[in-house]
Amino acid sequence: MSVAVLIVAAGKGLRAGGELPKQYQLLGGEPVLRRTLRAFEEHAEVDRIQVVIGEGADELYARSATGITKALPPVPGGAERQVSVRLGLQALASSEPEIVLIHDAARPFVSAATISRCVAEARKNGAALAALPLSDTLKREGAKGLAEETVPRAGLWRAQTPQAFRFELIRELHERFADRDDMTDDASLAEAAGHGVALVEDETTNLKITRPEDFALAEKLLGAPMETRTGSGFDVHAFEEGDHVTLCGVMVPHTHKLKGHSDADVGMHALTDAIYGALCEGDIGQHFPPSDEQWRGAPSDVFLRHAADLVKKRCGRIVHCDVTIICEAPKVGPHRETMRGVLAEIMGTDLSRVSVKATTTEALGFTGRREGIAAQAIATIKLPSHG
Ligand SMILES: Nc1ccn([C@@H]2O[C@H](COP(=O)(O)OP(=O)(O)OP(=O)(O)O)[C@@H](O)[C@H]2O)c(=O)n1
Ligand SMILES: C[C@](O)(CO)[C@H](O)COP(=O)(O)O
Repeated sequence: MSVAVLIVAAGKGLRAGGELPKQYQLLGGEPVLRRTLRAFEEHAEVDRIQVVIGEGADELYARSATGITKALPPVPGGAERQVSVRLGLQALASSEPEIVLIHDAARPFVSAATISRCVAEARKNGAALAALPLSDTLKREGAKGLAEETVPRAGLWRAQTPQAFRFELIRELHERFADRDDMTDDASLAEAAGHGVALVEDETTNLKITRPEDFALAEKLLGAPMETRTGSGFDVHAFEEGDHVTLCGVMVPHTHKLKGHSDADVGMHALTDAIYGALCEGDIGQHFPPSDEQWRGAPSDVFLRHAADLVKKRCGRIVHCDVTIICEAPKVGPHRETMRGVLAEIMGTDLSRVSVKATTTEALGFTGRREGIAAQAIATIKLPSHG
């Protein structure tokens, strides 16, 4: 299930000014492109990176790509972004990736969470884009440069990158629409072909360096102090008659099921509460009251996704989490890796940051008497520090 990244870096960066195209200018002492490349180099799901570069930029590129092991030899781009994307896709075609993420070199702050969520949505839906819902009131400029109309903003999003697609889909679309010059992003091609594109809510920090002032903003973001927060969660559910339990999103056959208002996924509940704890945002019961009928039998990924989204909305990230499931049976070991994968996907976090463990209580206490299952979790997050 290979995932390739196509980074378009063949623009001239005219609006940004400077002696070099913006992707080669320094940001925090490093070329912008190097930071962008590193975001994908460090992402476990990405296995190769194709960069499209401008004429005469080989040396600048080589300096930016030193030590980037996933990078394929760069290929030349075209006069428009769309042409550069098409040429990059042609270069990737022989290696037949399943999914391709198309990303602007000028967006160095793309997060691992956004990358993971775009890949997951593209696998499900064929096409996905990182985007932000509008938060400002929109005005249409009329004659004499005066605001003349307020445009309703409901349902409007700002498109960002990465934009992720099943490779064959986007490759065919870029060939089909090669003579169109009105497409400013790749999702537009899918839309024009009648293929809906999943919206993946992105972070405001994933800005595109476009104008000179964006460099100052980007430098500020780099210097923004982050603080580390830790939260803990604990949950217990009793057994009742049944034939399976749901633990960390995985259905595990068992002699009983767990009793609860939702699907009683004790591991996922503990983890959700750990994240709420790190955010000082209460607990599951506060966000999803058991008295509310709409959560009866609800799959617990709804809760975990909500907690992870709160981290993202505050421009934070989940650094690490560790869930311990406490029971005599069923055995967790055979399902541990699947559980890690499920949790990582829901949180939009790299697999290497998610741990699931299990223990017994040596036949002591209520778990020892096989009356139910307990789980505890710790989550560590980074949040921008507001002093
Ligand atoms: N012919 C082009 C034009 C753009 N891009 C890339 O597309 C991304 C988004 O484009 P934009 O921000 O508009 O970059 P530039 O075209 O370089 O900027 P400008 O329009 O100010 O010259 C950038 O990473 C840019 O390098 C590209 O690969 N090929
Ligand atoms: C692809 C893009 O970054 C999505 O916002 C954007 O459309 C690029 O636009 P530009 O005109 O090439 O800056």
